[in-house]
Amino acid sequence: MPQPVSTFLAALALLPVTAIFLACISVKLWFFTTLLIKWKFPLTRVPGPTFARWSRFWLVKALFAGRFADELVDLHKKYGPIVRIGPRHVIISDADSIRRILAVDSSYTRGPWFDSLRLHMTRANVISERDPRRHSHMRSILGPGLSGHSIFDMESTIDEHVKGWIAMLQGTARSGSVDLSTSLPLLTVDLISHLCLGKSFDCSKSKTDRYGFIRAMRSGMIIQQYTSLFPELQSVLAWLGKLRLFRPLVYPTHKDNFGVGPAMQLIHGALQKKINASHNGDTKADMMTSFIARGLPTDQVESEMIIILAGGTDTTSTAAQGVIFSILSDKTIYKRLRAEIDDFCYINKRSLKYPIQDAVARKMPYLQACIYEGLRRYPPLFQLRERVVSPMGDCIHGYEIPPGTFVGINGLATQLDTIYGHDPEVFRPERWLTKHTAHLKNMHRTLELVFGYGSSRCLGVKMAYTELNKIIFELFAHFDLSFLDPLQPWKRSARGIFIQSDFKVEIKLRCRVNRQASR
Ligand code: HEM
Repeated sequence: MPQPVSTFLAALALLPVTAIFLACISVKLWFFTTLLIKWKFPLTRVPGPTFARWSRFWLVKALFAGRFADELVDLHKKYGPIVRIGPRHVIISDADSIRRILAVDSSYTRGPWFDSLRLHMTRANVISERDPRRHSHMRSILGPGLSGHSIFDMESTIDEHVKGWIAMLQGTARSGSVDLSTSLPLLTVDLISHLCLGKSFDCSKSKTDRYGFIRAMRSGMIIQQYTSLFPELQSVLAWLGKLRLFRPLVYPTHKDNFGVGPAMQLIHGALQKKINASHNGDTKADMMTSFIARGLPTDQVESEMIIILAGGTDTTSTAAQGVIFSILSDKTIYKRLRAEIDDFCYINKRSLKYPIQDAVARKMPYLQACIYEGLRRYPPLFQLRERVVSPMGDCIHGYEIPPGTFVGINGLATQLDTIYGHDPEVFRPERWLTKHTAHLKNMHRTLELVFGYGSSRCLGVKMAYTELNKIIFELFAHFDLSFLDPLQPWKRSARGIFIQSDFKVEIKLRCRVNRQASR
């Protein structure tokens, strides 16, 4: 049987040739398919975790573990300034691209991410409005009130509450310690409610979250984090909201006795009074009055007020805690700030008002440096705030970004950029004392992104800085402070906004500088 043997041997000889032939075909196929995919789906070129090409579910794990913010920062360390985080989603961290995307004349618009901040079935509020024209109109209604231009003296209202807070701490100082993670949010909610409604929630006096507002907002933020990632969930919620049974859970109203309902009842009551008072010619201008006078429909007042109360409470108290925590962590910084405050009090003892005035505090270089650095190291917000690429498409860092892509903003990673120097992870207020004007300007331009930019820049920036100046100055002028537990000074959880807990400090009244004597 010589024939089959020779055929077998011939086939054997051909095997390597066939293998080489098949390998060449596979390589070509792979090459052209990859090219085709990259041409047809340009986002595949953007670096990022493999799972991100197919779904965003991999992010749920990080959300669940409370590691979402850290995960986003790590992604940029690993992949660079632009990272693919979902089938149609990228995230960016560099200041120039963020400014371009958020600019007033940008072609980008707000994406479905913002629907997760809706509080009403049919109407959006200033933070959730996606239509650029309507959003800009809302800003023109709210802006003058929030910046303090069209209301009664914003600063004296803030003063009243800071004084009350310091007096409360003076009482506490005798017993030795205070939990700033509970005391500061009560101060900021009192303050913002007073400015909004003309009457404070008075939580500081009772030392409790009287209307459950802070608790309700924080629980809401947990849900909002998930719904913002998955617009499909928002559609389910919107559908549930149409059913009578579930409506109160999805879209709160003043008729509810849970969640933000009790706070909405106060707002509703204040609104009714305002409507009657305006008939009587009483035009005392708190924010609500200012908004109504500028054309805010009365049926929209409640949800707008809740958004502003939420926007002005945990953001500022978290920022203040970040600054205080950082100062207490470094004895040299603590002493330097204290020395500046003491010298300032001594030199200006005749003219200094109590509490310190915002414009005066802004003249203290080291105090300002500590506040800037605290905001930079601990930006309160880390939400994605995704914008949508216009039908023209875009190019970011050399990558083609097709129309309809969702571009998220990584505000945390931006503040860890090396434009701040070789040590961006370190809290070092001295970096803000540089004489290098161009460098300083660049740092300030990057820091301001903590408050957003352009068409949606935070409307409460002035208020936030005024509060921070007074809180930090007066706290360190009045008291000696140290961590109660230096091994675990605080706990932080990430819920869209960072929330601290168990931030207990030892507090002692100072005898050398008596601030109230210099009133
Ligand atoms: C340190 C404190 C604060 C920080 C870090 C902060 C941060 C931000 C950021 C990043 C945005 C932009 C959101 C976006 O991209 O769409 C924003 C918007 C806003 N903030 Fe603040 N905020 C602070 C304090 C306040 C305060 C005290 C108020 C008012 C009481 C306030 C009211 C608002 C409002 C109304 C908007 C919406 C602006 C718009 O959509 O056009 N914020 N804030």
